[in-house]
Amino acid sequence: MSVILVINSGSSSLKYELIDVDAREKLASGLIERIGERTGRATHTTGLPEPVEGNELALTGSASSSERSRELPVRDHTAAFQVMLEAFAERGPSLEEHPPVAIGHRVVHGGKRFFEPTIITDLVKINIEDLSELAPLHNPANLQGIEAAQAMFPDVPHVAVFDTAFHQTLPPAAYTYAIDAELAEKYRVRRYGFHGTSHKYVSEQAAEFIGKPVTEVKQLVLHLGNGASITAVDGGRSVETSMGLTPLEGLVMGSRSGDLDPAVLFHLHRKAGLSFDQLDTLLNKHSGLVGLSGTRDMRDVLERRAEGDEAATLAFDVYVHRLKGYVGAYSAQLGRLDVISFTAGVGENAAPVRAAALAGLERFGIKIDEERNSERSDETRKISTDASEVTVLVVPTDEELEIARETLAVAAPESQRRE
Ligand SMILES: Nc1ncnc2c1ncn2[C@@H]1O[C@H](COP(=O)(O)OP(=O)(O)O)[C@@H](O)[C@H]1O
Ligand SMILES: CC(=O)OP(=O)(O)O
Ligand SMILES: [Mg+2]
Repeated sequence: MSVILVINSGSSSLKYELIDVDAREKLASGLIERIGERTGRATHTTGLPEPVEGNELALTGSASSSERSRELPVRDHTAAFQVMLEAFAERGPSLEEHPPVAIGHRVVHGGKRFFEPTIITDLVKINIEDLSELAPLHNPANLQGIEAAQAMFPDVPHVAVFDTAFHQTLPPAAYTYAIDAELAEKYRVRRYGFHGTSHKYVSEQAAEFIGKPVTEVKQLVLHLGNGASITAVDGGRSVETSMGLTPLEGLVMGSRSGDLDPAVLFHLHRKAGLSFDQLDTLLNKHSGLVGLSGTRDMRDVLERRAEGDEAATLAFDVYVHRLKGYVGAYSAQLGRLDVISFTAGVGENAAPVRAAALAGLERFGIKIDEERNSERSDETRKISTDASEVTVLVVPTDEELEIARETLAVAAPESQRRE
């Protein structure tokens, strides 16, 4: 038996999947989104597709799959966990009939302490909580998910899979901030990087798609969700990434500012009288797309931009301008570039963002095919022209599958799963 329940508590959502890793079957998946907003939405999908030999797991498109969505307010991640359990009870599959052998939890910040999947003990929880100050939107949500899941499933191992783990290979020149070295050491101030599970998974999928071993590929992964980050992956190792000490640095995000001159903070503190807690909230929750346009959802930004809305147009322009700058900078770091992959909510769905971020880069060997870019699909696909030196892909990320595999490997190693 190798059924794993994966809990991915994002900043504004809870995603879950029940996966039979050995049988390569996804038994159910769900998304509870807009947590904390006036109306949230819960979607639960079930399906028992036939496993396909040598193929990746597929949930959608199965004749026997069914999906149900409902609108309801969801206060926080504890409430979201209850909504998930109700969905399993009402729509199946029964958790009694498919009992998970372990629960895999996405945990965003693992600091320097956690660099591999880890069985969750009380001490591990204390450490995750300690790291909350470095990931205030995420670690508290992750912990709520862990607590709720442990109460529900007290007898199985719970495993934490950290967003930061994949970035342990960053070289010192990439992870060191140019500040007082002693202070930085004492307070563990350095770049950690996030979305590692996704960057790892997508970079491996991309290499497979172009038919090369990942060890031979130089690539960029653009993970554009609510949080957004870009990673340069050289031979399967993360060598540069845009998020830093916390998931605030780098790209423009749904509600986070990404990069700015640190002096903006001193200025707003001194002149506008904002406290550091207020500044923290400002940059994490009221900036990015929502700060510029009033909505943090790229779907709304695109719609309003199409209607000529000025604020939405500027928000879009700032978003892609930053992205393009990073593509250029990281290409220079890699020296040669084979593949660029777009992934996560915005990366997989927002064709105008992809087109604008890579527009005008023909002289750098990057050329998007407009028609390919505007097609929709749930599969990995190429969106560059055949003449483009750099292959540009859309790769659906699957953090849950990656977490399930890593969880099973730690909680129930293959040697113990013979009968
Ligand atoms: N069809 C779409 N077009 C444009 N943007 C989309 C679309 N679907 C989802 N998104 C964007 O993706 C974001 C969520 O991305 P996701 O990767 O699910 O986020 P999270 O960081 O919560 O895991 C939404 O806020 C929205 O901006
Ligand atoms: C680390 C991070 O930003 O995660 P998310 O995209 O889920 O908000
Ligand atoms: Mg995400």
